[in-house]
Amino acid sequence: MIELTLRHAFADLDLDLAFKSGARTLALFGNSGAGKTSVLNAIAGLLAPQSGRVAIDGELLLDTTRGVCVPTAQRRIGYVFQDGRLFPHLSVRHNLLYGATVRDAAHGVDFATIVDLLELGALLERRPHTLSGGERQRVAVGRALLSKPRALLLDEPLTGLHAESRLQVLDYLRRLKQELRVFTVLVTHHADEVGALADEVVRLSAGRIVRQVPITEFIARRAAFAERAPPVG
Ligand SMILES: Nc1ncnc2c1ncn2[C@@H]1O[C@H](COP(=O)(O)OP(=O)(O)OP(=O)(O)O)[C@@H](O)[C@H]1O
Repeated sequence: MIELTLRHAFADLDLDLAFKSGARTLALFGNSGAGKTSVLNAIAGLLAPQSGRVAIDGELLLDTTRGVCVPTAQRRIGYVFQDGRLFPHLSVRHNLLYGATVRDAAHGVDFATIVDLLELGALLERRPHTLSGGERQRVAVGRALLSKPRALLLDEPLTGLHAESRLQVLDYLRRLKQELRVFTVLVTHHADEVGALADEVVRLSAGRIVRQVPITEFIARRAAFAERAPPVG
């Protein structure tokens, strides 16, 4: 369960939103500039909002009214960026182990499981620059999961991949969702990714929430939801 309230005025955008969700995979969906990445950043502790509250499974990560702001490194958040951001000087194995060594191994998945689920075995000794975009994203997802995160944040994880890799990585993400049950927030502006992965959808527009619906409603009314959702209120 995530509970999030966020107010922050950027020069060009006022973020003002609140949602609660018990979904296992929650999609933040909306046009460019809607504020999706800023929400992820607030969850991860990379944005210190002017006011806000973030709690995941009852654990308070941020509460500006009570002066609570858990440091990023202690939030147990796995963040996968659009461009992967692997360590270029480390092999795939050591990129993955970097995630694993940050946390103890008392809970969550182990190295072998992740290598197996993401089919990384043949890539372990390679350096990131020798991998395809899709392979790099698989490693980035694996590294994030090995940090035993309380939440996995995926920011446009498939953008920039060519069509075939995109479908392949989408399949891996689907498999991980079934096997690992990690709470995930997916940011995308692609409705097909939402349909394939999410259980619930929050649609953002210009820093506000315009809809929050279960995935069944999103799929049934996808065109209207995506293109003509009027602002609430
Ligand atoms: N660090 C920042 N400094 C100033 N303004 C910012 C900053 N981060 C975000 N913004 C403002 O917030 C807006 C939304 O940014 P954000 O990255 O959250 O949107 P997004 O929905 O993820 O967009 P995209 O899909 O293009 O990644 C930006 O267009 C900008 O106006």
